[in-house]
Amino acid sequence: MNLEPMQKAAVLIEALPYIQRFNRKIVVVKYGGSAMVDEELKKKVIQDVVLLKLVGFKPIIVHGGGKEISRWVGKVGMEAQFKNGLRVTDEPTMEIAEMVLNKVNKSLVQLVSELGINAVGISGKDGMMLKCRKKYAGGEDIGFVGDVEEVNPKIIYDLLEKDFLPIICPIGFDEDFLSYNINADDAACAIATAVEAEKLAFLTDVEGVYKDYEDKSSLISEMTVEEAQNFVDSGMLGGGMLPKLQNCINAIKNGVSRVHILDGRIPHCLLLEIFTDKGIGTAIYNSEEDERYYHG
Ligand SMILES: NC(=[NH2+])NCCC[C@H](N)C(=O)O
Repeated sequence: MNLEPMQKAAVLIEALPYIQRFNRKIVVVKYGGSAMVDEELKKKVIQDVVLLKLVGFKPIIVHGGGKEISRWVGKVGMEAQFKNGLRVTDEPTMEIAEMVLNKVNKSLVQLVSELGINAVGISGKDGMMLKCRKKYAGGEDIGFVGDVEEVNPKIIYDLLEKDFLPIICPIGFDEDFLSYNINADDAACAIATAVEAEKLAFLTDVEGVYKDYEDKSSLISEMTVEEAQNFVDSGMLGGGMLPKLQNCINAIKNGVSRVHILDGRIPHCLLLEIFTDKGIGTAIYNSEEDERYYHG
């Protein structure tokens, strides 16, 4: 870093109000995409989360593992199948998904532990956290894919209270205690809502939300939840962003103060978003809450 000493001090001072404001607050980080595949990026994400913890936030990681699941499905000679963008999860696929997600989960626990922080890796079956019901894709049965029906946040609160960093993989259970694979974005939103998180940050493979999907210079830095809803309703939003943005809106309507859509391919995107005034991705916020927090 070729900064002058005063510039280095300025960077830290810019972070000060955020460190103050988010002290003891819960920040849910949805970790997925490229940032999970690239080992260097992975280390940086973990460093960021550990830093958040050490300055007094209460971070929670919710992670996916779609690419790893597909890889292992291939390894055992099965073929990954998708319907309407959702993985068809028959019994053997679910068995692999559960093994792989738990493996990914423990590898993240290890990385956090290596930085001296006590992490505990759990799935939504632990502490009966994520109760779900079967999801149908356009009326079609796609197997053991679930929608979150209810979150029991007790185990998360217990871990946070004992100063552990919870790392959660999105597997839930139904009324017969069968395992279900849950979309990690959905799980992160449901969890953030249940624990009344201050922030929910999504690490994605795009810079954020673009005004014009085709124009990469039209990144929207900030928008209110009302603006975001209008944007969704306008039908102008490009492909994969639609469910994500709707998820963000729901999280805010249900009490999360700010949701951040970040480019996980940018090293240290979490720090750059949370500890600077301008951030680097798209921040969506509840205007009333923001008045109180940021300008109050
Ligand atoms: N994309 C943006 N405009 N981000 C602004 C971030 C502001 C502040 N650091 C926060 O975490 O809330």
